[in-house]
Amino acid sequence: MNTKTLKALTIAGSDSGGGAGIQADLKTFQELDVFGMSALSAVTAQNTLGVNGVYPLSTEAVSKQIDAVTADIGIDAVKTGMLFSTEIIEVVARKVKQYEWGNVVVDPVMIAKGGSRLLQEDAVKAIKEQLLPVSFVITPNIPEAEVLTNKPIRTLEDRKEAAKQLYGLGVKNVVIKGGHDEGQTELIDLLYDGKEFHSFTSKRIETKHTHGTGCTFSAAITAELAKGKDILDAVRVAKAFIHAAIENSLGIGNGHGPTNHWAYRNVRGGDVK
Ligand SMILES: Nc1ncnc2c1ncn2[C@@H]1O[C@H](COP(=O)(O)OP(=O)(O)O)[C@@H](O)[C@H]1O
Ligand SMILES: Cc1ncc(COP(=O)(O)O)c(N)n1
Repeated sequence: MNTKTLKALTIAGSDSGGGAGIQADLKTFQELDVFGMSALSAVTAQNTLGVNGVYPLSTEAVSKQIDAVTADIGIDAVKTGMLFSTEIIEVVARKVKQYEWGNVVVDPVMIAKGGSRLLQEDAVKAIKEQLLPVSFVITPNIPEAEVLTNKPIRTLEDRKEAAKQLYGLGVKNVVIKGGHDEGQTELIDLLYDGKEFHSFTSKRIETKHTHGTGCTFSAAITAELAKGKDILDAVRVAKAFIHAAIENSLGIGNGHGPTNHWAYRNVRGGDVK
């Protein structure tokens, strides 16, 4: 019995609606038996219909939150979500190196599903040049992978090329998520570990309640890495976790509702090959 309490830190934005951001991350960590902590990058006034306001925190606030957690508690894995600006990305990259974090999961949040910008356009460069070289895995959705590689992604072959290109920026593993593959009845998340590709396939669930799916997915990867799982097993659990969360969504709000972060505990394993 592993008596050590495993701990994960999320460095991301607050989603007042509770479905994405640090709220999704902390709920997911908890469901996977990992003690969750958070360093906020920004506060958003948000619900299932969209984002009504974005209020970034100062670099000092981000830096001090990270230091406070690391100095006293320590972490076994960390994820980044919404980071908003070049300045905040630079702080985070500096902390990764200062604390010699190994299990760093970068979810390159750029645009909320409602269309609001959560990352300034000029900050993409900092993700590529400063954060990726010191990260363990990046988990872009298809539009984010297109921005990061500056190439359109239409086919599975395009996705493989994009994964290789992102790997070339220094990150150890790349997961290109398939949720935005419109019109497909099967969704494929593609993992590239520098040597080979692994596909995680599931049926597309017909629902509009997919708010925070990427946050939840990357938080599940983070929690599993905190437990010492390898990337393959971490992604496998995350895929099952998010599938259960979407399949059993709660129908909250009048727009894109959140997923069900406690579904996985009842349907462990999920419908994933
Ligand atoms: N309608 C859906 N049915 C089943 N799985 C989905 C659906 N939408 C997204 N997913 C899964 O949720 C995870 C997050 O993917 P995606 O929605 O593309 O991320 P993001 O929220 O960053 O846009 C992936 O594992 C993806 O396959
Ligand atoms: C604070 C915050 N972080 C991330 C997302 C992305 O979630 P989604 O892609 O489901 O809109 C969000 N909407 N809000």
